[in-house]
Amino acid sequence: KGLGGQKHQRASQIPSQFSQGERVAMKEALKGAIHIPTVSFGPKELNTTALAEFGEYIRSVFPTVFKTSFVQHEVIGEYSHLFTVQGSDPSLQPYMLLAHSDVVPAPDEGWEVPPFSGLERDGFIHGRGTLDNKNSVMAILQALELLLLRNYIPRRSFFIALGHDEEISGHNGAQKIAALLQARGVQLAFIVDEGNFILDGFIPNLKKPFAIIAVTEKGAINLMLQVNTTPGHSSAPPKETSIGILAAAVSRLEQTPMPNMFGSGLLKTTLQELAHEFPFPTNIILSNLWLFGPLVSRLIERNYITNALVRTTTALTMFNAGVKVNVIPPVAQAIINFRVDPAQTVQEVLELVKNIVADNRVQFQVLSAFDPLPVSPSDHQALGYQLLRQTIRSVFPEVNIVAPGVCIGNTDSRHYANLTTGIYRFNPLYLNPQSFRSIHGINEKISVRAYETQVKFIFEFVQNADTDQEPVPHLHEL
Ligand SMILES: CCCCCCCC/C=C\CCCCCCCC(=O)N[C@@H](CCCCN)C(=O)O
Ligand SMILES: [Zn+2]
Ligand SMILES: [Zn+2]
Repeated sequence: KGLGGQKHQRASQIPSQFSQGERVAMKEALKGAIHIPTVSFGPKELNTTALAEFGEYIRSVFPTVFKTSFVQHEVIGEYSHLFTVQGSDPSLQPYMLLAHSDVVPAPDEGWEVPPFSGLERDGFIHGRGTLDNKNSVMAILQALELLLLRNYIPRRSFFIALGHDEEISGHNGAQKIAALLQARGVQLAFIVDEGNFILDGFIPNLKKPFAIIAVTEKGAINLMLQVNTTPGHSSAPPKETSIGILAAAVSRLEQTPMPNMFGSGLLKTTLQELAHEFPFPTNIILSNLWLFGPLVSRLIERNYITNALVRTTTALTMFNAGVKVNVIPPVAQAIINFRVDPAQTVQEVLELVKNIVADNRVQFQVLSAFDPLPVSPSDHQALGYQLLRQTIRSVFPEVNIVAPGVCIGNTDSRHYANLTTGIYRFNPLYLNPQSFRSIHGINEKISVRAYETQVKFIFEFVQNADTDQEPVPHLHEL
C-alpha cells in the first residue's frame, strides 16, 4: 500500500547519519531551548522576554537556516516564525511543518529536576517542552540545518510555521500566519503538526507499539456556569446558597458522562486495523465489532485515557465563589472544559448540558467553542498520510501498524483548515501512559536517542516529500 514507484524521486537520498559532533550539538541545542521559559500563563499573559530570547536563540544555533538564500524567514505576531523554503520545482504543491515554542506553566513542585533546567540525566533531557513541543520546533530546524549543510536543495517547496501562543489558542501566532498565507493565495498539499504518537502500553494485552496519525481532532467548549443569590449574614443561611446550587449542578455533570459514541467514528477503523496484532481471543473480538462492539466500547470507557476516544469529555477545571467567611456568597462561578467527540457538535453538547443541569437558577455562558475538525483523507491517494507512513516504516521498522485516529487535544493546525484538506497530527516519538501524563504534568522528558530519531525522521521526511508522484492506488501490499 502507499506511494507509487520511486522512479520520479530524487536519484539518491542524503543518508540520515549524523557524526558524533552533530549528535552532541543537536542535544545541546534542545537543552538550551528548554532553558528558556517561554510560558503561556493565560489568555493574554505570555513571557514575552523569553519568547524574544527564543527568537535570538534559534538564530544562533541554526545559522545555516538563517543565511541560506532560498530560505526566507519572517517574524509574525511579534514572536512566531514563518520559514519559506523555496523548492526547485514550482509544479509541486508546497506543504507545511508546524510546531509551537510556548509551553504551559511548570511550578517546581513534584519535578525530579527543575522544569526549565534542560538537564540531562540517565540518557534523558528533562524539562517542560521536551515533548510538547520544543522537541518538534528544534528537530524541524535541526533537520533543515543538517540538510542544508549537506547542500540539499528541495524540489518541493515547504513552509515551517512555529507558533508562539498555541497553548492559549494561537490567535496571534498560527491564526495570523494562516491569514497571511491565505492572503498570498497559498494552498498546501498537506500539513504535519503535533498531536499523536507511536503508542506503547495504552491497550492491555497489546505488547506491540503502533503509530496513530491523527486525521481529525476533537472540538472544545469552555463553558462558564454561574449562580447568583442574595447575599446576607451567614448566621441565618438560606436553605441553598449559590455555592451549593452550583456545586450540585457541576457534580451532576461530572456524574453524567456524555454519551458513548463508539461506532460512529474512526476508532472502530483504528481497532479493526490493530485486530490481528492481538492474541486470541482479542483478535477475534476486534475483527467482529458488528457483534462485540458493545462489549469493546464498555472496556474502552473504563480507562480514563481511552475513555476520551469514545465520548465528549467533561472536565471541571475552575471554581470560584465566596467573599468572606461569614457572608452568604452572592455569586458562584465554575468553568467546564469539554472536548467534543467528532461525532457530535458544540450545539448538541450544549443541549445535553442544559438537560443534565436542569436548574434554571444556573446561567450558562460559552467563553469559547469550536466544532471537531474535518477528517483528513488517509487513503492511498493521500500524499501527506502516505509520506508519513512511508517514513515511519523506514525509521521505525519495528512498528507494523500505522492507522488513522483522533487527536484528543487541540493543535495550532486547526487554524489552517482553509489552506488544505490534509492535516496530519503526528510526532515521531514513542509515548507510553506515563509520558502521556507528563505532558502538561510533571517530569516531562525525552530520551536523547528519541530526540535524535525525531531529527532523523524529519530529515528523511523532507527528502521523501520531494517525490513528484501522486500516491497511486494499490491492490496489494508492496
Ligand atoms: C486505540 C488508541 C489508544 C489511544 C490512546 C490515546 C493516547 C493519546 C495520545 C496522545 C494525545 C496527546 C495530545 C497532545 C496534543 C496536545 C496539544 C495541546 O496541549 N493542546 C492544548 C491547546 C490549548 C488551546 C487553548 N484552548 C489543549 O488541547 O489543551
Ligand atoms: Zn502542544
Ligand atoms: Zn500543550
